Amino acid sequence: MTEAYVALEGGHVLEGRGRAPGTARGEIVFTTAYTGYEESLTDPSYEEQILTFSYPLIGNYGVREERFEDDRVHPRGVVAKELTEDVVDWLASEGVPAVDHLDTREIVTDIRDGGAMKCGIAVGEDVTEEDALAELEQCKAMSDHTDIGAQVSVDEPVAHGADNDGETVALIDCGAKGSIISSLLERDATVHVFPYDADVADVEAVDPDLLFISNGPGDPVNFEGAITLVEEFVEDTPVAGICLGQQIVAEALGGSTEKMTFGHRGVNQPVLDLESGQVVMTTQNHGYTVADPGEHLEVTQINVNDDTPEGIDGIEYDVLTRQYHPEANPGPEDTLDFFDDVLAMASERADTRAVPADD
Ligand SMILES: NC(=O)CC[C@H](N)C(=O)O
Repeated sequence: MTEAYVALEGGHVLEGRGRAPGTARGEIVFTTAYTGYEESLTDPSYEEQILTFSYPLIGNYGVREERFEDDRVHPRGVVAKELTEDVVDWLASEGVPAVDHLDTREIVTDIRDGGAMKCGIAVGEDVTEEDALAELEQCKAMSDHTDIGAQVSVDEPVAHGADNDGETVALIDCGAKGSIISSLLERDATVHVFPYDADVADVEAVDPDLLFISNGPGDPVNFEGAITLVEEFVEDTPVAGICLGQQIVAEALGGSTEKMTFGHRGVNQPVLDLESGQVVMTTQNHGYTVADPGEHLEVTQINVNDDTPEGIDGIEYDVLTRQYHPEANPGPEDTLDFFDDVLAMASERADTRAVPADD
């Protein structure tokens, strides 16, 4: 049998069944989602992390490319109670080590008690516990991946939906899920996707009706370019953000962010809208949160479990952001109207700008 070891920060090593070979290191996190493994495994926000599925059976409805959020698997390694052959074949073909037949309840409990932690894994015929510990030794904290945007962003600007009649969106790709782009295109927007470190002048050149900061991996403070773009555009252009995007907007406008103990990852996170009193179920994948929105932003939605900010509006600026994933994929689609709302905000501003001055 192929050997497999998972070494957790602090030196606790678990033994499992080796499924896809290789060694890897990353921050170990867990998701409680019971479906949507294809979407989660291709979500760029999992870059440099090792993903544990708390649901015990992963892969029971196969692997289909049309459900992918990006063109590759992003977690560095995968841990589950039981992985099907389909998923194992896919992970092996992508060179992503995978381990199953271990007690994922124990890992989840460790992460809940100790917080998201560094992890090393080793899978193969001759690997030993020491190989997993050697990976752990070299593992960096998420915040120390200071240029993680370069690993997940487009290298050059790409335009989608040039023939669409709707708003012009400048999407800053900090590791964008494909569903964010398609949700905008379906609503007739033209989407110019820019690298995570795009220059202000390059973005200005497309004269956007909306600056949209995407989701992405790691610590928002490491996305200085995107923070600068929000600072530069917010006076004249509406700004939207999802997940990392919400955190970047807060950092840009005088607020602050912090690392959570173990974050929110799953497809049934309850969010309360403070104005309407309505609760919606949301998809989430984040380990940082807005700690203080600052004086220009107002928290309008909170997580029912821990009161953390889930939705933010600008006070004097046209700003609308979400900490959860309104685009779903995986998870509930109850929050898709976010895209209608941000495009309506963009369209109103575009109309105002189009009106010539009276005198
Ligand atoms: N999905 C995301 O955009 C994640 C945002 C950020 N990397 C976090 O972990 O909080």
